[in-house]
Amino acid sequence: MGRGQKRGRTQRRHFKQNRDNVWKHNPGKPSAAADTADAPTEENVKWEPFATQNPGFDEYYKEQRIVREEEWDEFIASLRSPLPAAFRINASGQFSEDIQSQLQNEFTKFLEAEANNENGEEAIRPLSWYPGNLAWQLNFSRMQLRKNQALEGFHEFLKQENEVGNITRQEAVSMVPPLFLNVMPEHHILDMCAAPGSKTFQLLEIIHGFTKTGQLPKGLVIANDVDVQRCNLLIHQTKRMSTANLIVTNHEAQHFPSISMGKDGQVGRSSLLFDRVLCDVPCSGDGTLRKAPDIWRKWNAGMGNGLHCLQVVIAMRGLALLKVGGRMVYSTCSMNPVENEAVVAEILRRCEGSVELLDVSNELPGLVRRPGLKTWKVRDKGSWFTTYKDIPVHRKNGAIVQSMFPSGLSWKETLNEGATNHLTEAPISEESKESDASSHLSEMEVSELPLERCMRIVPHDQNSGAFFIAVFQKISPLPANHSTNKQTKSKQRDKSHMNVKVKEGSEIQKAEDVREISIDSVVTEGNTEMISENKDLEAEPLLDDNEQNGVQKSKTDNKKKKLPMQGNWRGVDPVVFFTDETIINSIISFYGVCEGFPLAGHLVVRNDESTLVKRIYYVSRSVRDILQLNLQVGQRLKITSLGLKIFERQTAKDGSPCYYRISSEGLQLLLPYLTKQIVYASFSDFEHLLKYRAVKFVDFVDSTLAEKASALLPGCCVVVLRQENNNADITVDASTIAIICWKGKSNLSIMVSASDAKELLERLEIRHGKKDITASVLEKSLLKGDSVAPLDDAEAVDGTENMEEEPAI
Ligand SMILES: C[S@@+](CC[C@H](N)C(=O)[O-])C[C@H]1O[C@@H](n2cnc3c(N)ncnc32)[C@H](O)[C@@H]1O
Repeated sequence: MGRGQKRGRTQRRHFKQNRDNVWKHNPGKPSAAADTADAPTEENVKWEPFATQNPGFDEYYKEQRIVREEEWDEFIASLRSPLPAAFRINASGQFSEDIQSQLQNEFTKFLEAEANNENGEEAIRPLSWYPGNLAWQLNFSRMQLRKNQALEGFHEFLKQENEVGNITRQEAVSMVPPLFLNVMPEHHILDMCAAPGSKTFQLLEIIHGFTKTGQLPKGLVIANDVDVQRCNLLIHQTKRMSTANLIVTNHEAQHFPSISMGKDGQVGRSSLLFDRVLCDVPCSGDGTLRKAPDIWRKWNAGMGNGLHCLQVVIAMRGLALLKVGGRMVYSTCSMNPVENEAVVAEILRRCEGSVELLDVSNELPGLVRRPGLKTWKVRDKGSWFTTYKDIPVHRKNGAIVQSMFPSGLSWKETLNEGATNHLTEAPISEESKESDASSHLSEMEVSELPLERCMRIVPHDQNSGAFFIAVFQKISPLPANHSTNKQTKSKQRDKSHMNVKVKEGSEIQKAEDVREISIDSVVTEGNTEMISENKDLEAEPLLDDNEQNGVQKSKTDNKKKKLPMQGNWRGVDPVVFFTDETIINSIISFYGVCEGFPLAGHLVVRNDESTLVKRIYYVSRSVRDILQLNLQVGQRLKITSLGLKIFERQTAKDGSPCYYRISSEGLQLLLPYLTKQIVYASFSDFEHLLKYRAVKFVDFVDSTLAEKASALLPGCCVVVLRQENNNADITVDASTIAIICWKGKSNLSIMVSASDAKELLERLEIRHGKKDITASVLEKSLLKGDSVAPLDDAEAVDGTENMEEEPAI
């Protein structure tokens, strides 16, 4: 077994693959020395950047008329240029205003000066369409940030702030889908394909953004992903948010279970439905070419075809789980109409008027987007098809399906149903007609559905990546047979209509019929076979661990490899409520937790044997209700993680009457309700604690602090920073700064990680005018470290070596 293979093997794989994004191995012409070598050596291996071109790609998108002919050069040039880096400030973070003002004032000047942009382009600017100036885009790529010495300090700043959760590094267009959900703090949100979690984090920011410290939003996010390892990545990333309102689950989204939820713990009255669903499906990912140039090499038209059916069934499941009146956003980072408009059209057909494709052209006015296409073609095995009837019989075995075409109907059905107007001449521009004189223009199908309401973001409109977004509103319950469209009826003669086989009586077909499926209809692991029966894909979809195209299955690995959840689920301890009254009461009495903060019923653990409990997690009321229900129905939800770590077992030789210390993540929530084991420090004493990590009582500048600290019970305590000129104890609010410490015999020592202490110290010094922000950035250049986990996509892997500090609950 290789070095360190046990731990973090996946993370390393992610890491490696993402480095592969930029450089490819090219053995090139072997040198004379290499001729004799058995294996490649450093000397005979050549590394060169990926070629950013692919004739198949050009042909495909020219034919699909993804942009006007005269725009093509600009479009393709933009796709070949590196993607500008972007990030978002976490509005619910304690230092969001400080960061905002630093960006607007000092950083902008610093970057302009350092970057010395000759074209007069801004070095950094807020994204005009993102509310509250929270999202920023740089005029540098991630690579430039890494390589350019002048920018190194700023890069370190970004990494550090990302690590502590003050900002999130995320591609600009990837921030768009959650915004169209119109999230409110009381919403129950399902993020169906959530890993690595950049959008989950954004959703949490939004629901927390409305609430004060010490209070929790009424809503929650359930973040689901089929891949266990990617779930772990998500858990690690969302830990930065310190939230009690998140549940991470591990299901195939298309089989996400239905469970019944009644009032007062009664099971069976109504189903667990969501106010908002984010359906950011696995896709071919060609919208991420600017940051993942290896896709140029891998791309082919079969990738989109191979994903279409999975995308449809995931989206249909999302709509089944959506409340009437609720919104669902369907999104991909692909430009391909087969993965986008064709999926949206099929959803509308199956829903038979029970969902509406919303016109959101008035929302986010600053965002440049293009209407969805009404007509497109399908490419299979090197040929173009404008209609399903032309598909060779042997390709109708599930590889190519009717719903990939604009009409969604076979030629025969179209004629039978008199829907001849689906097969009209496409109302496309004159120049397009000219350029396509040779194709089957008379047979171009044009969708009659309002697909222009979809949005396609293309790279050259606002110097971004590409994305596709469609917003649905559910108007009424889905039809009983919603998972099977008209085509399916004819599937008796054409059995392999879909590459996702839907079993008779399966949840997909009856997802909304809660009475029928309720608790008994368990999604068995055996159902996982349903994913793909695609017998003969032109090419495999990308099995890429990049954020944007986490495709789970291909025809080959479907057969050979078990799904991650199948292999790993069985050994995981269930999440259970922590009910040991002796321990709970000892915590309440040691810290003087007020009644206003209910502990009982909100504490959960992975293992209910009290003596072994190392970590205790806090869950919001909304999460508690779902957990209760899940336990009642036999744990149908496979919960990978939930809640906020609030207490950790800590024993010390000095001895403490309480075996549990408060964890840093839980402090902010608990702080307003603590009446004991809490002291207040002046800035200088607080600064000393952060700097030296342990300070003797006699060395505190403030004698009152020395006195009060020595009077604390041994063990965990909280030190709150008192504001300048305020000698009285303060009322705790959102701006309160506090740290966890340990009261020993003669000193206080901090229980804060070195990086958090450094970050906090620096923030406070800047706030108190003891440090200049530019100096701090320059200093970072000199002290360059590499410990940070950026959240988005490829970069999300950088920090994962740190992630196994502790298992997820
Ligand atoms: C485009 S990525 C999601 C990116 C994520 N929404 C974000 O913003 O960070 C697609 C994800 O879908 C997951 N996935 C693939 N097939 C799935 C399935 N059948 N059910 C649930 N998740 C799936 C992949 O593991 C991958 O993490």
